[in-house]
Amino acid sequence: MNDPHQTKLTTGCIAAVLPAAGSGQRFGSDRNKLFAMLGGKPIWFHAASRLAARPEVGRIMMAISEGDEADFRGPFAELVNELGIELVRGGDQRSDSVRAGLDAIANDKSIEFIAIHDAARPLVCDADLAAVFAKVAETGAAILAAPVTATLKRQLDDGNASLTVDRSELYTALTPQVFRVDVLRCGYDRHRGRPATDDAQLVERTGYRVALVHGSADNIKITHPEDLRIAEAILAR
Ligand SMILES: Nc1ccn([C@@H]2O[C@H](COP(=O)(O)OP(=O)(O)OP(=O)(O)O)[C@@H](O)[C@H]2O)c(=O)n1
Ligand SMILES: C[C@](O)(CO)[C@H](O)COP(=O)(O)O
Repeated sequence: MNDPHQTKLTTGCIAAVLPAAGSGQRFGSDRNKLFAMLGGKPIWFHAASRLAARPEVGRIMMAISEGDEADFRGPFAELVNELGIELVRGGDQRSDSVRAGLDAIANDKSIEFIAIHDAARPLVCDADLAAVFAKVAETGAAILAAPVTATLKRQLDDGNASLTVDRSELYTALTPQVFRVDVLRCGYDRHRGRPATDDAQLVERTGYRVALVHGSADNIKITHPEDLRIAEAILAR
């Protein structure tokens, strides 16, 4: 059961955790895709600066890999400091990276909520941040999600047959995914390494209800090289 009472969001009550410790294999670059430039700034900087602009966000933790530490503490140090980003060591799985951010705020009583946002999603808009923050204050768990627009097929008989799937209740999960600290912690305490592709799944497994907030489909994740060209076009619009 979810907590029915509404919490008022105070200035600085949200810690943003940005997982940035991935390998970017699908992007195919020889270094972390998050260092690729978009509108003259690295991808990760766009993602972090959009969260930093919200008054509810009091701390920003970015989980980075050991191999990228020299870049974040060297050439990018000025940008990291400009946003007051705290760097933590990420892990092999995305969930390990998020957990590192969660552990870093463990003793901070001023933080009531955690907003997890892929450093690879540079285009989240302020209206969507406001909407998902307002919802989590009501429910304790809320994520941005975009309605599926494609016609979906389920493959049967090794592709020799198929069925159309009703898309009317289907959404693509986006980030930020925002949770009351105790709600997310419970999800992570029960995680025990079972595969999960987002944080909401860990919370769903505890029985807590995760609300979906309609977000803009422009909030793409830079996954493949062509995504960067699409992001450039969206940014220029
Ligand atoms: N062990 C990991 C894996 C991913 N991430 C981060 O989680 C976000 C979403 O991950 P995604 O981009 O899908 O993963 P990558 O590992 O970067 O890419 P790929 O799966 O193509 O290797 C990214 O900001 C990525 O840096 C992370 O912090 N730690
Ligand atoms: C967390 C996420 O961004 C939600 O859409 C996504 O699941 C991350 O990685 P994926 O490997 O592209 O699913």
